[in-house]
Amino acid sequence: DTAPAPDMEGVVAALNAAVANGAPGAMARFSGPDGVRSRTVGVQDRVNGTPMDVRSRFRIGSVSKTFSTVVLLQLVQEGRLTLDAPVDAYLPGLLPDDRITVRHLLTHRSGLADYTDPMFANTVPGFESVRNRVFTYQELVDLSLALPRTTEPGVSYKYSNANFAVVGMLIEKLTGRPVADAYQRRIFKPLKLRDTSYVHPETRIAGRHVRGYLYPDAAGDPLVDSTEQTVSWAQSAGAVISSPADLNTFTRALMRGRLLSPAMMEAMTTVTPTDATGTRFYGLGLRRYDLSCGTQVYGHTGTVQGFYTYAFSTRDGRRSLSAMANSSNRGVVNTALGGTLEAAFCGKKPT
Ligand SMILES: C[C@@H](NC(=O)[C@@H](C)NC(=O)CCCC[C@H](NC(=O)C[NH3+])C(=O)[O-])C(=O)O
Repeated sequence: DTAPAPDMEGVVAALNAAVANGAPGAMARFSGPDGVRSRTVGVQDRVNGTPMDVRSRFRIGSVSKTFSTVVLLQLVQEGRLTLDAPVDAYLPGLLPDDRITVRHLLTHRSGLADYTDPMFANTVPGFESVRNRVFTYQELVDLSLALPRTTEPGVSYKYSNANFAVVGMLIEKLTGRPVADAYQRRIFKPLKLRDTSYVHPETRIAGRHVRGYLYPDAAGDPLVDSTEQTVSWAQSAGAVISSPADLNTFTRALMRGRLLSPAMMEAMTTVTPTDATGTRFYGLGLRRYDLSCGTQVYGHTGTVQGFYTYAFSTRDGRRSLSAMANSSNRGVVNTALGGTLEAAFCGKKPT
């Protein structure tokens, strides 16, 4: 394997930078041909000072979108729906434009507005107003439809949580069961992800877990412990709980074809640019980052109150990194944490 060994000093430097920029703690777990390397810095509980523990569970935010996509693409493989059919064929009357297809949802090209933008315009009041609320998928879709569309269907990439609220509705309509059952039967159980769960609308994280801290918008205001919440504002767009090891297992298994057929993996990893940098792309519920050493990594990022997550793997599934910092609404922390990818997958910079 010509892959460079992970630069674990570089990973630690990125974790330290996340903490130096305001996260109480951070951690990363790399799994590769030479085994597993884990690093933790800081604390998972800033009140009792419990050190960050790589075995701990946390909220993975939008990494949940990749789990939801796997379930929906398995349903496509089973002939239950087709990617280029209008959503209207399966959820008649839900959306006001029957040109919006299933594929548009998974590629964020539907034009459905992201209701979290107004919902969290004022970060802490917005969070406090929803942290114990339970929404139906229909209510989330209605919040989106109350806002102007962001693009004609299929024309451009416009990230929106609304797309994955509709994905959750599709899964429940086609399986006749709660989305939690599909995650459990199709992913958590087969891959033995013992630290991974979908417990919406339960607000607690069971077992050993990280506490998350939300930065207020106003400098100097106190951090908010945002650990307990329903995440009902996100559900199939962001409510999965997992751990570093389980995220390594999930991204590796996905890339190795344990969950979807080669043809479906080809579809999932067919990407379009999400920005002008030429290094950030989106496929079907999946991000691709092109790193400075030429390595392309596939996975997803996550932002939920109190938690930043990165979960990526190489296309051959031989190398995987998961990283988490327990703070949010703090862009410099998220950027610092992202530095773990270059260190882990590109190795030590040639001096
Ligand atoms: C970006 C990320 N998306 C996600 O993980 C989804 C589930 N999260 C969001 O859309 C952010 C909601 C607000 C977070 C809050 N921010 C604010 O409230 C800002 N006013 C916070 O930072 O905790 C992804 O796809 O990679």
